[in-house]
Amino acid sequence: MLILRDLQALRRARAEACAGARRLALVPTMGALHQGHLALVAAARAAAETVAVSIFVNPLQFNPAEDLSRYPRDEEGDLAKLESAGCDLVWMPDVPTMYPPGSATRIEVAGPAQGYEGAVRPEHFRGVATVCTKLFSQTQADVAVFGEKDWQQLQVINRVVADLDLPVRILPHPTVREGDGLACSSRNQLLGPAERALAPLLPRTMQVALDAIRAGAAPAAELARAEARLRGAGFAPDYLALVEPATLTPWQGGPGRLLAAARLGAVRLLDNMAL
Ligand SMILES: Nc1ncnc2c1ncn2[C@@H]1O[C@H](COP(=O)(O)OP(=O)(O)OP(=O)(O)O)[C@@H](O)[C@H]1O
Ligand SMILES: CC(C)(CO)[C@@H](O)C(=O)[O-]
Ligand code: BAL
Repeated sequence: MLILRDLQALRRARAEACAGARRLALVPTMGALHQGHLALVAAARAAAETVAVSIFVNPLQFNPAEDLSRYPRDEEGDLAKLESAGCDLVWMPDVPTMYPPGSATRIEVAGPAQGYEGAVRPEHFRGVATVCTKLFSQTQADVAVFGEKDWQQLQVINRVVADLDLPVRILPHPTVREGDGLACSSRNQLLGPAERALAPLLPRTMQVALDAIRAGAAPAAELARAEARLRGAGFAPDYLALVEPATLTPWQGGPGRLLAAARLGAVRLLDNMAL
């Protein structure tokens, strides 16, 4: 497994690893890897001959007041996990390599970037879209694997790739969950024991709401009930919304996506499920 920190070395390694018609699948991450990330790596393995994983905690997608300094980091553990997962290339640029002095170009996305995470974290998707576009360009990835856990992010990336005619295929991967239903997330390790025990109430409550809506209950009333239940248990919900899966506009009937974000102590939990 090659560990690459500068762009020239990455370009050389990419050219060698992908000589002939060998394709490269990229898994973009911010590190602190867990089972969810490793499932994405396995999907990348199945999709292409060469697997690259990027680890970059992108300052551009954190707002000033956010948890950039608290973001979990575990370089040694990450590299060991990637080695056993059969990763070929690890791309780990530092901040000046990604954004050299004078860097002034940003990708601005409207449409699915508006509302929800885009409202709670202004500038977040500008940072995500900019870094992902750069990662696609740096690695010349043929395929890039993204988790459905960050549903809005996935729709934003689909939009960017379509709008900028980027030659990369986006491969979504279903959300990987702990045994008790909580979506795996790097931020889960910041939960205290009591919060960790409470956290699966979020997916359980979402499931109850979806079952009721499928059985004919009015979505607005069901979502209000779900939000009240979470609040009563100690969560501070940011939103609970039923939307069109690709555009994130209000649900019109047919396939939908239930999006949820709720704070539990100092941690924001994110989840979503298909209707
Ligand atoms: N439980 C999961 N199931 C499937 N994909 C996941 C899961 N958790 C993260 N991913 C995906 O892994 C990629 C990298 O995500 P990231 O490094 O931000 O991990 P994370 O655990 O989501 O971190 P955070 O706690 O910041 O949300 C993204 O495409 C994300 O959707
Ligand atoms: C896609 C990503 C790696 C871009 O920094 C990040 O938003 C993430 O980890 O989901
Ligand atoms: N998993 C999405 C990256 C972020 O929360 O900033």
